[in-house]
Amino acid sequence: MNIVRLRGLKGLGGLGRVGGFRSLGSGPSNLQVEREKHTHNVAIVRPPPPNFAQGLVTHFPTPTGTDYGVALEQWEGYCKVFKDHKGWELKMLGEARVKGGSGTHCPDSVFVEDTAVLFKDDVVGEDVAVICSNMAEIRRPEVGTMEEAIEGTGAFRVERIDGEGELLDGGDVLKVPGGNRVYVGLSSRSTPGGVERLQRVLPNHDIRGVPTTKVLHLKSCVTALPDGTIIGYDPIVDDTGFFDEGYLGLPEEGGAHVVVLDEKTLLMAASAPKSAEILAKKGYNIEVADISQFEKLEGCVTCLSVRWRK
Ligand SMILES: NC(=O)NCCC[C@H](N)C(=O)O
Repeated sequence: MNIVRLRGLKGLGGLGRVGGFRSLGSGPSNLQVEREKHTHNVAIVRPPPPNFAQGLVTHFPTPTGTDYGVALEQWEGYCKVFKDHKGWELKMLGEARVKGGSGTHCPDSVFVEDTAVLFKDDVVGEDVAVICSNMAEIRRPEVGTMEEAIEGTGAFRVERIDGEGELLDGGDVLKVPGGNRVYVGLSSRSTPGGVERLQRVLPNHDIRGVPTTKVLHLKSCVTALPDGTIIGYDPIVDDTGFFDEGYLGLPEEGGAHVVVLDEKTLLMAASAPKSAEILAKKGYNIEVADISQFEKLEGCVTCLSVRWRK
């Protein structure tokens, strides 16, 4: 599996060990190559910036002891899970800076999930990229590099959530595997207007707003298994009875978060060993990444990548 560098990446800093980067051009022939190359699942990532420790916190206490060196190592470990898993390819975004590229780094820019959500519209056979509009102003410049990378593939119909009162963070968008149901957290970052716009741009999906008041994003408290079962950590879920697919409570907050690597394999955080054991007993292979530095800033395994499934 390759790690492919997307346009706009300025420097790799100490990240050489991730290795194998390749830059993509932007001409029409490259777009065509990208379309044809989509034979793998793609995880789009971005390394944590040097001022990562200044990331936002909303529901957690202000973190102390965030270590940038450890964060970089953990991010590399997270990337390695995709790198080593058959069928996945990594693409890395360029850095995001406030004030249109001339200011300081956007401290939360490693949490790429919040900038865009990729859908498949099976009814019309189309890949659709929804570019998000972050409620947190300091995070808004992060969107540009993601949008550019997505447009550069030439593979998506690109939609933007950009109207008055329309706010949506990718971390609030839970696509249920195996169907067209999408749950969207009505959190401090995503508004009913954002949910309504999402339904308008995805008429063949069933989009449902979910009250989300106890955590940052919907996917901070629930995600979905490959069979569609919603999993969560009860103390932080507003209404565990909300989900038609069925709900399974797990014993740790980090246990509420899975990235589906394939039908049988889940990526989970090292902070949730009991939950991992429960899911392993259900027959899943569990890949573990230690993301403790990101968890201090209200991040989880889903938020460190945007997944484009083939
Ligand atoms: N999708 C996610 O769960 N994103 C986590 C974002 C954490 C970041 N510190 C923020 O507050 O925006």
